[in-house]
Amino acid sequence: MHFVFMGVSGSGKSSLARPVAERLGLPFAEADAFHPEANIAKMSAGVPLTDEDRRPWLLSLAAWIAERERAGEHSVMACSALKRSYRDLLRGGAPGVRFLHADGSDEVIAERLARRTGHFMPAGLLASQRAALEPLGADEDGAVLDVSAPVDELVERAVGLVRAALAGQGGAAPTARR
Ligand SMILES: Nc1ncnc2c1ncn2[C@@H]1O[C@H](COP(=O)(O)OP(=O)(O)OP(=O)(O)O)[C@@H](O)[C@H]1O
Ligand SMILES: O=C(O)[C@H](O)[C@@H](O)[C@H](O)[C@H](O)CO
Repeated sequence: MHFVFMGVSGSGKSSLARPVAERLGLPFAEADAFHPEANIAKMSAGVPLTDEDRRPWLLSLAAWIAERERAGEHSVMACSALKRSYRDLLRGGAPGVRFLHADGSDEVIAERLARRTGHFMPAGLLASQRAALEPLGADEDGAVLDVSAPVDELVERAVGLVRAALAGQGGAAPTARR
C-alpha cells in the first residue's frame, strides 16, 4: 500500500509524512524534490502551476510508487495532490494508493507559512492552492487529519491509520472522516 499525505502548501504534509515513514521504516518521497527546475522557478516567482505544469511531475511520482510496488514495498509520500485528476494519476502507479489529507483553516495555515523560512513556496500562493483543492470524494480511499493539533499528536494518529490499513489489507480500509 502507498500512503500519500496531501494538502495545500503549508498544511504540514512533509512534517507528518516524513516521521511517519521513519517510524514505520517505509521508503519516503518528498514530491517537492521531483519538481523540474521550471516549476520551482515559477512557484518561487509567485506564479501558480497549471495542470500542464503538474502532469509530468505527477507521472514521475506515479512512477516512483510503481517502483515501490514492483519491489514489494509499502511507501509514504508527501504530495499536494490537490485535484482528483492528480490523485487519479498517482493511483495509476499502483492499486493500493491511499490519501491522508492534512486539512486546516486558512488562518492556521497562513500563519505557519508566514513563519516558515528557507522554503521556495511563497505564502501568497496559498489562495491559489485553496482554489485548486478538491477534497477527497466519498469514493476515494483516505482520511482527513485536522492539522490544528500538535505535530506529535498528528504523527501518532497517522501512524495508527497506516498500521490499521496495513493490518486490514484485503479487509476494511480507513474511510474518509469529514
Ligand atoms: N501540526 C503543526 N503544528 C504546528 N506547526 C506545524 C504543524 N505542522 C506543520 N507545522 C509547521 O508549518 C510549516 C509548514 O509545514 P510543512 O512544511 O510540513 O507543510 P507542507 O504541507 O509540506 O508544505 P509545502 O507543500 O509548501 O512543502 C512548517 O514550518 C512546519 O514546521
Ligand atoms: O501542486 C503544487 O502547486 C505544488 O505541489 C505545490 O503544492 C508545492 O510543490 C508545494 O506545496 C510547495 O511547497
